[in-house]
Amino acid sequence: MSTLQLHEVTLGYVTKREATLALESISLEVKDGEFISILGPSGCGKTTLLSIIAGLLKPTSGHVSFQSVQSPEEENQVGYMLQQDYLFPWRTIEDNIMLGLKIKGIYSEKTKQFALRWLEQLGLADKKNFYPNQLSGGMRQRVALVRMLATNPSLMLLDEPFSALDYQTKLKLEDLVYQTLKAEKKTAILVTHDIGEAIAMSDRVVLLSPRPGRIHRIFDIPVELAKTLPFEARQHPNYNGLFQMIWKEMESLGSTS
Ligand SMILES: Nc1ncnc2c1ncn2[C@@H]1O[C@H](COP(=O)(O)OP(=O)(O)OP(=O)(O)O)[C@@H](O)[C@H]1O
Repeated sequence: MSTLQLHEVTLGYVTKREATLALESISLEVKDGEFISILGPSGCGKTTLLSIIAGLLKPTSGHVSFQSVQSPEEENQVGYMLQQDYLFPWRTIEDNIMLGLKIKGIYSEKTKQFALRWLEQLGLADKKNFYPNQLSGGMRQRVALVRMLATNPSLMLLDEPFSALDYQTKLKLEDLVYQTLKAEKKTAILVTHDIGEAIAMSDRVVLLSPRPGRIHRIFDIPVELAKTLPFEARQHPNYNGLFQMIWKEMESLGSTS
């Protein structure tokens, strides 16, 4: 089993002008295959937390451990999906995806075929020779999803990946990402400002306090809701009550976003 563990993670940024305590004493365990959402007021340290989990930032104190079930030779621990797709405009969709494999140093005939299968599975096979500007925003985010899945990471970090999309595309992509990650039994951490999205996609919702971000409260999503596709989950009888509970809690923190 792979488990992500954060123990008393604290991070302070120090610049020439000031020191900012971004996160304080974050302890959290995320189990294999679990989907966690992080909610919290703007600037409370959500992206900082993902960067620490990804190993891009070292905590000032505390530690993070992640053990994967994959064997060391195919070990690729972390995949990132962001609000912007960061596709290179001068490369085709296929070349953009293969570049992701090359950057990670895992490009081979086997990984190329694996990536092409994902492209097909997510309905983009006929777009592989297109350039990013020939695709809609939703399609480009699907390409970003393929690029992440192609490297076969054990842990998926999703930093507001749907927030730049129109509402309908966002709801469709939420279902697709949820279905894909659940089918692959991937562990995922989603940063979002959307309470509904957090409820609809997750097993647990972690609410952070205003900066310095601390864990204010963790909401367990009832199993019957957590197992339902996000679009349907929003119509589940338990959804509204949970939404209001989290909304009120965020209001009590002095912010709704
Ligand atoms: N590189 C940096 N140097 C100094 N301070 C930083 C740096 N990156 C972030 N911060 C500060 O740390 C705090 C947390 O930032 P972070 O981006 O993690 O918050 P967030 O919750 O993701 O914000 P938002 O919801 O607005 O995206 C903020 O006060 C931010 O200004």
